Amino acid sequence: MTRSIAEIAAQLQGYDPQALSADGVGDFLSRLVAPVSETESVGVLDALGRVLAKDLVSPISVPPHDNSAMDGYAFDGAQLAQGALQLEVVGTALAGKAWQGSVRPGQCVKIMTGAVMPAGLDTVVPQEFTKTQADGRVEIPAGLLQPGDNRRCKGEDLMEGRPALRAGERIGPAACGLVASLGVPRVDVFRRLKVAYFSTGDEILSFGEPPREGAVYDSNRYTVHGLLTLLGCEVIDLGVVRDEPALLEQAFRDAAARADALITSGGVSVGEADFTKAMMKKLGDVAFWKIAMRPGRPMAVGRIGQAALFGLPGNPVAVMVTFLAFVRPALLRMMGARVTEPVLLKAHSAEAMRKKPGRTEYQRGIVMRTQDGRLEVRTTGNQGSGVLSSMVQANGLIVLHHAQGNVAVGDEVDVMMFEGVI
Ligand SMILES: Nc1nc2c(c(=O)[nH]1)N[C@H]1C(S)=C(S)[C@@H](COP(=O)(O)OP(=O)(O)OC[C@H]3O[C@@H](n4cnc5c(N)ncnc54)[C@H](O)[C@@H]3O)O[C@H]1N2
Ligand code: MOO
Repeated sequence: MTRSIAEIAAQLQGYDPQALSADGVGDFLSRLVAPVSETESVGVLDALGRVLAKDLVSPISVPPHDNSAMDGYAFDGAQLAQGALQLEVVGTALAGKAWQGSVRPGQCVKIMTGAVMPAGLDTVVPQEFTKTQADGRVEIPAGLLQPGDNRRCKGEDLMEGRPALRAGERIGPAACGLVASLGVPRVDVFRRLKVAYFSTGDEILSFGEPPREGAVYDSNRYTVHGLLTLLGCEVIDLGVVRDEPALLEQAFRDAAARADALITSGGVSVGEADFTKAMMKKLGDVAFWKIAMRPGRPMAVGRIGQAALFGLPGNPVAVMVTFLAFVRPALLRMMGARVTEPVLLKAHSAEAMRKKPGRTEYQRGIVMRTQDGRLEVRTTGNQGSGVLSSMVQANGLIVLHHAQGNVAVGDEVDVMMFEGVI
């Protein structure tokens, strides 16, 4: 179900597009966008980075039998109450070749890691804990083991008939292995999200155009392309669109027809020679926000046709920050993912930071471990919202929350690490 901007605004308490808190943006966007419904079946190798569309119910138990975790001797652990044991070896159990005979008290079976536990035996003594006597019997010292030690139980990883993975799981390498461990070659995932992007502005140069006064080369197209690619989206790259109504209209219509979401950069502030906002208003249902945050104050959000629209501010760092703070969680929701918010890490600030309560600030930071083992974060130079070099030096964004005030040296601050989100 799609809701209009007005309907969503009516659901939110204290919604003010001219002074929206960063938290309010998340609430708004979670109502604006919904998961795609179409799914497809893919092989396990192609499932990496995709989002599982249905619970995956385990067709088997893993491991399928009780088995040994060590190379050693399997025996009935009830005998440990007697103290040290001397056991006769009556056979060998190999991984893939079980021991079928019966074992009486006073006896044991030589067993290899992964071999099925012989019937009635529940404990394994690792080989290096034992001594072999002249008559071939194995001596197990007292006090080393508890009954059940070194046995892996049937189904301790996955139990037949239970969900092994839940719908909404973003499939990582461990989940790929887990699916394969069930003998399942294919899984149902949500289809890939199609996201269109274009840069706006007459001062934006593309490769091959000579530098000219007042003009800059397009960097946003490349940062957004990278962010979308790592998120697993299909990117529809519409390049740079000149600030002319006919060209903008064509680009917006083209993107809305082909994509689930459209991201633009530039033209959302109060600048004069700007048709971008006017075209968004004409073609879509769009809100223009001033967010209480830095960087990334102006932003346009809504829908053009069926496509979600994220009109990001033009400044290169503002683009990345608004993408990570708002667009990424919204796209993950559209992709069907259950977890959409990044985990924040706590680190001690190596420097004092001035911060006014009443807005959220994102500072580019580098987290390092000090010699005494603490995590420490310091800012990476010029924090201007057009300065990408300090973004490159950073390994995360320090998040100074809405209500937070000044930070003193040594205070703990939240950091959104790039590893895992970028
Ligand atoms: N009077 C006000 N002026 C501004 C406000 C405001 O609230 N009142 N907000 C400021 C903030 S914050 C930002 S951010 C910018 C956003 O403005 P726009 O979204 O309209 O962006 P532009 O003016 O088109 O560009 C801003 C800046 O970024 C450069 N840029 C744009 N696109 C690219 C690109 N693809 N690659 C590299 N660099 C790009 C552009 O050249 C400008 O320097 O408005 C402030 N002003
Ligand atoms: O969104 Mo702007 O980049 O904060 O300066």
